[in-house]
Parts: sequence; structure tokens; C-alpha cells
Amino acid sequence: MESPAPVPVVCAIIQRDAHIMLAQRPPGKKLGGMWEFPGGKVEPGETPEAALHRELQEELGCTVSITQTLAPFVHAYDWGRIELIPFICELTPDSPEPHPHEHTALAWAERPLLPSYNLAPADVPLLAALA
Ligand SMILES: Nc1nc2c([nH]c(=O)n2[C@H]2C[C@H](O)[C@@H](COP(=O)(O)OP(=O)(O)OP(=O)(O)O)O2)c(=O)[nH]1
Repeated sequence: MESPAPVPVVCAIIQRDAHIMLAQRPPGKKLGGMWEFPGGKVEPGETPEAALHRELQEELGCTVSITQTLAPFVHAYDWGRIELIPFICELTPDSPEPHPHEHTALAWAERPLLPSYNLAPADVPLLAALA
């Protein structure tokens, strides 16, 4: 039988100075306690860009501009496959400071320290592109 299409998930790699924002997933959810790039599932009929801005408003209360779109790729978890669609972003000059509405914590990680965070497995291949 054909496997279902991967679930599209957008994520924002928000850069500020030499730092990149990571967000910690709450305990008790899938990948609980692991760090990810903020974002989430694209809703039916929504563009990835619109999903990104919506999720960042909901999760962090911030606004960003997209500086680069990275190539989407598929990652298989044991519960299903996601298509991760990563965007490199920066906060807009008038953006409120991001606050974690849904995550346990936010961190501005120095690039060389990114591998030391317990990242969601789908995010690990992005480290090479960010090095
Ligand atoms: N937002 C985001 N999700 C990621 C990343 N890496 C990664 O594997 N994921 C996974 C976690 C979730 O299973 C899914 C995104 O779902 P979501 O953020 O919209 O909602 P959720 O946590 O309630 O998801 P779920 O428990 O229903 O799977 O993609 C990432 O960097 N950012």
C-alpha cells in the first residue's frame, strides 16, 4: 500500500547577530524536552510562508522577514514522515521580543554550540547548512 504523503512542517531559523533561536518542546508531547526551530504544520490551503508567519505569531508573538529558503527534505519518524521546510529569517525591526507561549524555553544559541543541544532528529541535517 502507498504510504501517506509526508506532513509539511515549516520552521524558522531566526538569526540575530551570531546567534540562532532554538525553542524547547514541552514535556509530555512528542519529542518532549528536545529543541527545535519554531514553526509547525502547514494547514490545508495555506502557503508555507503564511504558515511560518502564523506559527511565529502564535508561538512567539514576533514578526520576521525571510532572508533565505532552504531546500525542504523528508524525515521519517516512527509515527510518520514530515517534510521539513526551513526558512532563514530575522526579526523585523519593529518586532516585539519573542516570548515562549507554547514552548518551555527559548535560547539564542551561538552557531558553534548548536550541536550541543538535544535537537529534534529531523533538525540535525540542518546543522551542516548552518555551520
Ligand atoms: N515546529 C517544528 N516542528 C518540528 C521541528 N523538527 C521536527 O521534527 N518537528 C516535528 C515536531 C512535530 O511532530 C511536527 C510539528 O508539529 P507542530 O509543532 O505543528 O505541532 P505539535 O508539536 O503539536 O505536533 P504533534 O505532536 O502533533 O506531532 O514536526 C522543528 O524544527 N520545528
